[in-house]
Amino acid sequence: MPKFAANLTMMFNEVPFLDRFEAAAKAGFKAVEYLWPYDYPAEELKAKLEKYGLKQVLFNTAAGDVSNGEWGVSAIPNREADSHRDIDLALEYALTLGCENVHVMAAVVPEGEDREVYKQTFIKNVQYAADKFKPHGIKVLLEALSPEVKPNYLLKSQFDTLEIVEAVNRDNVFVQLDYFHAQNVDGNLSRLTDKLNGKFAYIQIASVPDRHEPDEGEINYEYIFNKLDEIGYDGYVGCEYKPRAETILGLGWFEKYK
Ligand SMILES: O=C(O)[C@@H](O)C(=O)CO
Ligand SMILES: [Mg+2]
Repeated sequence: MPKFAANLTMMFNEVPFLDRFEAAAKAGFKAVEYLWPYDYPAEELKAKLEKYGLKQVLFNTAAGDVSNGEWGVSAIPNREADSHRDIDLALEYALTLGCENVHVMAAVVPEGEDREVYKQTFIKNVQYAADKFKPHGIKVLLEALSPEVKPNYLLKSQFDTLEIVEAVNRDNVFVQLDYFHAQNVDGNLSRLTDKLNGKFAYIQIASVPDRHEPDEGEINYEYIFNKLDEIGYDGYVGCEYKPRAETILGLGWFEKYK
């Protein structure tokens, strides 16, 4: 049976961020993920995890200057110092929070820029992250984002991500397989799961097309969860979806997995 993590960036938005830990635990979750921890001292977040018996299983490196179109800086040429600073800060948080997975964000590639230069920059910065995280048993995750959500992001298809994972050539770097983006771009999810088996170490879910609870839309998640059991996937499944209404009202699908 998959191990689920509540995504506290998208779920339980009825309450302020710091109250979402309690809400997730009360709803039956044992693990949480969210995009970024950096607005809060790591110790404060750790106290929340401990108080509610939760495990932190994923967060991202910083997004950069979002108001100016950035979405990660680790693939931007000549921004290595910023990338390394973000990776070092992520490591500090991961160690305090006991988090074994960090998503190193790539970057948006502005129109007219050379994607190949971005790719090579990203490979080097991911190697830096992998080597820093390795002694602590922390994995680096790389995620493809569909153009509907993040136009011109460096990684679009799951195979773009796989290409970088292989080029980086470190044993603690994996694909973060978000089935919402994968269905939008690659489709054929069963075969995709087989092809990527062993290369992904984290999964995220949401319905397609509306990114809601995994009980509607064009993906049959019950089938996918069985498939993940069949192939022996033992990582986490992050519930990165926008609830249709109040979060708790949409958790019927989760009852049998608690
Ligand atoms: O799917 C997503 O959007 C996220 O998992 C993320 O990390 C940043 O875009
Ligand atoms: Mg995702």
